[in-house]
Amino acid sequence: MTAQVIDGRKAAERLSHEVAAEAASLREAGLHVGLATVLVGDDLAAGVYQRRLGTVAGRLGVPVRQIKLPGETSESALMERIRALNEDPDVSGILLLRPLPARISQARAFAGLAPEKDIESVHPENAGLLVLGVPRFVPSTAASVFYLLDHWLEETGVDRAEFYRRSSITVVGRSDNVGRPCLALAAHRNAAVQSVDEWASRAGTLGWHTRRADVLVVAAGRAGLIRAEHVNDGAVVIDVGINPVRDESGRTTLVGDVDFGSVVNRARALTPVPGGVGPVTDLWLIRNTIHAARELAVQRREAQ
Ligand SMILES: NC(=O)C1=CN([C@@H]2O[C@H](COP(=O)(O)OP(=O)(O)OC[C@H]3O[C@@H](n4cnc5c(N)ncnc54)[C@H](OP(=O)(O)O)[C@@H]3O)[C@@H](O)[C@H]2O)C=CC1
Ligand SMILES: Nc1nc(=O)c2c([nH]1)NC[C@@H]1CN(c3ccc(C(=O)N[C@@H](CCC(=O)O)C(=O)O)cc3)C=[N+]21
Repeated sequence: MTAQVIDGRKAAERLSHEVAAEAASLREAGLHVGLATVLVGDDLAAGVYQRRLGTVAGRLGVPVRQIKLPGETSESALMERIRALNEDPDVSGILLLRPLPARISQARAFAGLAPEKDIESVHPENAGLLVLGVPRFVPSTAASVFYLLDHWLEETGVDRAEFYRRSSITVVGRSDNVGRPCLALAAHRNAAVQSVDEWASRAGTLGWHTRRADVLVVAAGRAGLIRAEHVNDGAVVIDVGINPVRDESGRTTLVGDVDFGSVVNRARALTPVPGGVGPVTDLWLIRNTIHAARELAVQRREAQ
């Protein structure tokens, strides 16, 4: 079997028309929409994402503030910046890029975000709402994974609700902003959900788990982790990983967590990197920023 390649750029193009229209209607209504991205240190993948968001937001006419703090920034200095953004009326969405330096508590930093501006739903209140099935914001990466899956099912003519109900979905990786939200969304679709982390790899049981999946979502941040031997015949494989690697000429390129060349001969459908989950993630984050602006305006009106 040669897998169908799920085209994230095409999906992003479709979504961008919707998001651009929403952004325009907000501007006409005179509402403040603005994105602030905060990067602490110099992680390569996070830097790529911060730059991309700048470009995508610019194209959609959404003002963006790209804040770069040195790796040695203290937790209290970061919290001070977050507080200022929480209060800034020109900022409707705040994205705190991961990874944060080990010295800084991610949990405390997330809890310091104003829930109304926490467009990735990492604040405990929003993370709780997500698990309960009533998200304030659907986190952009998980939203992108299921947007691509839902559309692929629709195009293929498969009944979505029934497909999910009888599917086993395995998510490799369970970080707060990627793996865990994917598990929550999979559970909302009534799938049988499995979560795998690095311990499974160490225990040698990774393949045992992943081969049971009808849908395999991979978000580990390990280039080439998943090969054909890890994949069930006819599974749908969604590759979230973004791994900068140097090629022979010394140039940095991005590869996923899935060994595309071997898995393409085993899966039924597969997302590439680049051009899969990434482009949709960008747009979804901007969309959440727009929705936040609308909600903030309602709150301001009610407070008057
Ligand atoms: N395409 C997109 O739109 C996006 C891509 N990304 C990319 O997705 C990847 C994951 O990001 P993120 O969740 O933030 O990363 P984290 O490093 O925060 O989490 C990685 C997770 O994967 C698990 N893991 C690591 N190695 C293995 C292994 N060998 N076998 C099984 N599980 C493993 C870890 O397990 P444990 O818990 O045991 O440590 C952890 O749960 C990165 O490459 C990132 O750049 C992120 C966001 C958006
Ligand atoms: N709080 C937080 N949320 C994140 O979502 C987050 C993060 N921190 N830290 C870093 C990682 C990495 N990440 C990327 C997402 C999309 C592309 C992307 O769009 N890539 C293009 C390729 C770009 C190119 O080729 O230049 C694609 O997949 O097609 C890249 C990187 C989000 N991350």
